[in-house]
Amino acid sequence: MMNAVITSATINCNSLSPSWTCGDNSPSKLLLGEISAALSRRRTVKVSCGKSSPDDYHSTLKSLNSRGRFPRKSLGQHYMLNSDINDQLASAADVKEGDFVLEIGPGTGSLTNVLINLGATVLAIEKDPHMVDLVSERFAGSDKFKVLQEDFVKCHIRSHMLSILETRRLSHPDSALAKVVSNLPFNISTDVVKLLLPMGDIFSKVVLLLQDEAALRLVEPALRTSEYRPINILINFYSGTYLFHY
Ligand SMILES: C[S@@+](CC[C@H](N)C(=O)[O-])C[C@H]1O[C@@H](n2cnc3c(N)ncnc32)[C@H](O)[C@@H]1O
Repeated sequence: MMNAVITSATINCNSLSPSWTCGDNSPSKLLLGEISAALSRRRTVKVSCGKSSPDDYHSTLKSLNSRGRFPRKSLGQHYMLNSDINDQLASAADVKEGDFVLEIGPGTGSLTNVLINLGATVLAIEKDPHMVDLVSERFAGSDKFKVLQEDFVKCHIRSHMLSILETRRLSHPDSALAKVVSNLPFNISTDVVKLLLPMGDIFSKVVLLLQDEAALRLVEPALRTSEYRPINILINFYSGTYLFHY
């Protein structure tokens, strides 16, 4: 069974433009609710969530401003400026040295940076060619990073991943399955979840940051209520799902 972690964010932002997601005003607590596959029992744990790291905040702003780039709503470009949240996403996926991680929508690479620093090799899929250039430059010196300019929903990720894992197995015979860690573009979040859920033969862990309402719609509805939709059946069937709510 795949281990899926769906994290949700209530965005509260003192931003440069309305479509920025930022960390400076982030809530001071992170609520973490574990929902078992059967959704039968819930455990709630509080984890403190510190202030954003100035380094990440400033490097993100600087790299975007230097190119005169403004976030595009149509591409769900809400950038994570709170590196503590990136750390929490990586930790939820237990990312460690030697892991192979797929990241959907690296943007400026703030989460990518955390993943690479933990020793993972990252394959990123980014639709916006400007962000592809930016993130390619940022990690030009790293042999642990590759970015493909593609629309994730259309890019045949199963065949990409199967050929990568096959090649990796030649050099790393004991290598485990891959993982997914992503701060998702919100407009494709349901499509991404549908695509990834049946890929338990490729991914051992999937950690996704979603909008609050989107995450709740995926994990909360009870059987035989009007909110219970086909996506909920898929989630219950395929995954042990954990909801982190902050
Ligand atoms: C929510 S932002 C996250 C950026 C970065 N990971 C972060 O945490 O700051 C989503 C990113 O996904 C990219 N994106 C949007 N639609 C996409 C798609 N269909 N396929 C791949 N990337 C996409 C956007 O250009 C943007 O860089």
